[in-house]
Amino acid sequence: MQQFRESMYKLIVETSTNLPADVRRAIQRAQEQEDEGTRAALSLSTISENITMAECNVSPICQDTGMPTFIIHCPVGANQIEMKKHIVEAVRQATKDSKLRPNSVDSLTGANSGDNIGPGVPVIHFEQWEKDDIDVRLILKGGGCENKNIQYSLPAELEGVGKAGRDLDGIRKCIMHAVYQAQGQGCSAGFIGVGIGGDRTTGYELAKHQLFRQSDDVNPNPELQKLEEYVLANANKLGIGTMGFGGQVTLLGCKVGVMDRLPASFFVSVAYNCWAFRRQGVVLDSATGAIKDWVYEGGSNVAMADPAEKKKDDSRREVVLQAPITEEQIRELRVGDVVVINGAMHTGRDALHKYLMDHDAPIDLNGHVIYHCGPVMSKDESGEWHVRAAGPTTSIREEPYQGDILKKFGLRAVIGKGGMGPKTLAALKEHGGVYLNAIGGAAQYYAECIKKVDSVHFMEFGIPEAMWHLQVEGFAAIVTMDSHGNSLHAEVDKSSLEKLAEFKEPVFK
Ligand SMILES: O=C(O)C[C@H](O)C(=O)O
Ligand code: SF4
Repeated sequence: MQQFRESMYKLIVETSTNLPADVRRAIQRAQEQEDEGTRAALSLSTISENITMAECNVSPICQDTGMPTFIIHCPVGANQIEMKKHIVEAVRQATKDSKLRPNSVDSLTGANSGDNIGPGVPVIHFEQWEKDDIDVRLILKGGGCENKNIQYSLPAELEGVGKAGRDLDGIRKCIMHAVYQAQGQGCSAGFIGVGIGGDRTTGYELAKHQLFRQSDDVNPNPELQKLEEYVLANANKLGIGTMGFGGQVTLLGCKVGVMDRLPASFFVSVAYNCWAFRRQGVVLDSATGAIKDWVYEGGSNVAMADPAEKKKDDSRREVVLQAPITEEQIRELRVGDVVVINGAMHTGRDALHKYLMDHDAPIDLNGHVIYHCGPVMSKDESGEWHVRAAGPTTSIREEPYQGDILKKFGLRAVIGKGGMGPKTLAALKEHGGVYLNAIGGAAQYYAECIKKVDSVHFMEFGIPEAMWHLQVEGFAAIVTMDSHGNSLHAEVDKSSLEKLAEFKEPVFK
């Protein structure tokens, strides 16, 4: 088993940096379906470009490299204690090499362990089987889409679709609702795994296991096969689209599994995975630990579209802004405009927003831009920091703080993804601010716009939560909430709820 650790390292790097062929094909199909020049089509082009960049740079596709989850099948006699040790070391090394972001955070103190190792992290499941080889699957599922997982207990009354009973049609309603409630916050277009039955724990486990299925497999249960096809075809009619910008494609895949339940319980568990659907697997020789084969077709076989072919919509206004920005400049912006930022930008997410509520900022933020982002960083020998991956994080978590912070420090622009709520919208209007939606998961694309790391504050919050002071060039994002009370997110939410209600009538009787 001398090669086992190295094989695990290769598996981690491949999973984090090279999106597999089936996921790439699903994204390409979505590109074909979207109308040229729309926000959704532009976002998909950026996503495609990002996929290629990650592969070329051998760097994380998305900065949130998720909760490393290993599922291992091994023959009787394989040493699980040894394997576990090697996996831990491989995770540690991959984190050191910036292939994984340090993502393991003490839930009570907030301290980041710095190496992705901690109680319960990484997740490793073993199962014995009759075969001679070892099969190791890895999924790197990020926190934003994990937050959009949802579990239903039937019977239930669901927004939009109404009563959901303990039958196939009730299950159908749950899944349609699950796609609706995710909106763009889990970086749609997404993939869903559904677990019917089990208890609260095994139901979710079953749902996650569905994400490991081959994307073109056919469900052996004909009823579930029909359900999968139905959901895939109809969820796209909700019009949520890529990043919740509206569009033809909201869902890229749907896999449903079933297990028994208790008479009193009926759970439908939905695991939502973003477009950055990072899962791979290897088949290993159980004597040496060497890789014999990869489980999913590698991404390098499917080239994504050349970004030079990116179609531009001439009706879309593009505004270049140099930070710091004035109120007048902000008041001119409207939902739909593309803003290109040059100059200073500061990252800040959960820990910083909480802190700034009752403390001063370490620098003058007047007229500045805050970026909801937890980057992957590395330090070179001379002590200089470099950004390895830096896409946006889900902004809605900062909803309780953002409006107050905007006014308190005179910020003019907030960049994130998935949009924010009414409190922030009101503050943008009152104070003269704008919310810019960056493309979630496009971590390589944005890292390239960051030309320099000026300095950092609050390293005690850990790398993702620290406040990084950056210099950017050509950082493009779309205005989705302006200073005149308009919110694209509120509009898409409203129209998709109306569309969801069209799926109220029974389909599976
Ligand atoms: O933690 C992050 O960087 C992003 C997160 O996965 C999110 O989608 O909000
Ligand atoms: S930022 Fe988006 S693409 Fe990245 S892990 Fe979170 S949900 Fe997925």
